[in-house]
Amino acid sequence: MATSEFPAQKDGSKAVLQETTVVVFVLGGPGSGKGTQCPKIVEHFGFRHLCAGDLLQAEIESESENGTLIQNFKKEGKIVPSEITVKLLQQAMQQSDNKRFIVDGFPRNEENRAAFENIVRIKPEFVLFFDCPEEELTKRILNRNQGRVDDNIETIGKRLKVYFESTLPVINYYNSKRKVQKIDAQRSIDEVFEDVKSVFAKLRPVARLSNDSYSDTAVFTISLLPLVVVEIASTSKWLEPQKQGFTSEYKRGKAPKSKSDEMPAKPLDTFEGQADIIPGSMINLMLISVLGGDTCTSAPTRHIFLAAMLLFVWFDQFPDADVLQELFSCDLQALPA
Ligand SMILES: Nc1ncnc2c1ncn2[C@@H]1O[C@H](COP(=O)(O)OP(=O)(O)OP(=O)(O)O)[C@@H](O)[C@H]1O
Ligand SMILES: O=c1ccn([C@@H]2O[C@H](COP(=O)(O)O)[C@@H](O)[C@H]2O)c(=O)[nH]1
Repeated sequence: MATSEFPAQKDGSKAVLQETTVVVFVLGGPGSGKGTQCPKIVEHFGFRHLCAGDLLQAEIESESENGTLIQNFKKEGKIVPSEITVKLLQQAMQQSDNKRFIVDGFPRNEENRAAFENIVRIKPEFVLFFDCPEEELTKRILNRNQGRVDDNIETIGKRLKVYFESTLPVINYYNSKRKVQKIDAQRSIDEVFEDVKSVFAKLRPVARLSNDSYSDTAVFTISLLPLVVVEIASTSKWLEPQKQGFTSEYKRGKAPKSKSDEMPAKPLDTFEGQADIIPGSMINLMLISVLGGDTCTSAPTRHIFLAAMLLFVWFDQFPDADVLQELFSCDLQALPA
């Protein structure tokens, strides 16, 4: 999940990129395997792949106003001015339904990094770093054979220089923030992907699974609502029969002999809906417990969740499992009118 605020735009309109947008930067030298591994990440983890180099190449091919400038930077292995690249990335993110992105080959330098954080206002979840020795990079690029204007020995030298002088400091910056996941990229494609998989498998559940735009607080609150409903219902007269007929008897160690013996005289329609509400809330309680990590990803939400759970335990509002079983298996038709 994005770790920065999402202020309104200058024109007062709502920021398009949501708080739940997840960004992973994929970095490594030219030829380290970023473009090879990213489609696999998309396939396994459902991220949207944004390749900065491809977005720039599309600008060249569409003969946009920046096309020639970008082409010249690319031929020289130089880094295109940040506003151009960041704008392309931002547009692609805003146009995507998917809100989880792997951004491949960006940020290339400090200026790129600062521009992205200032304009898009998202900090990366982490940086996936493909670490590969220079000789292997050169060998791979020379064998790539995809007709790229920059895959020649002269430009490779320039790109590697730019990588070591400008991109490595960005990786080091994120490393100082403990955000770098380093992968040994010198091994086979499959071996590398095994490591990539274990990195993504460790992602916080919301970042791994969520594609929606709810904040975790909203998700948490919504999932808690049925609990609140049953809480109110259980303290109202409406559920009194159950409490007297089952819970209180069980808690005193006196299980009712039979349902019909113990159930107080109430018209059948009084009980309508109970069997829906209680199991619903219990399932919800279980879901919240199991998926707590998914919904409560930020520290405050997790604390509220734990506090709520403690309160429920403290007040012992929920009947025991065997009481519930008894309750739900009761034959409503058999109840006295
Ligand atoms: N683990 C690997 N072992 C051997 N060859 C690989 C491996 N990963 C990728 N390659 C090959 O190396 C070449 C470069 O890989 P790729 O295009 O994925 O690198 P990249 O990091 O995206 O490069 P660039 O930054 O220049 O776009 C490709 O021909 C690819 O098939
Ligand atoms: O963020 C970026 C990404 C790329 N460039 C330019 O494009 C070429 C090729 O990039 P690849 O990622 O290797 O496909 C790169 O050498 C730069 O000239 C860029 O400026 N900024």
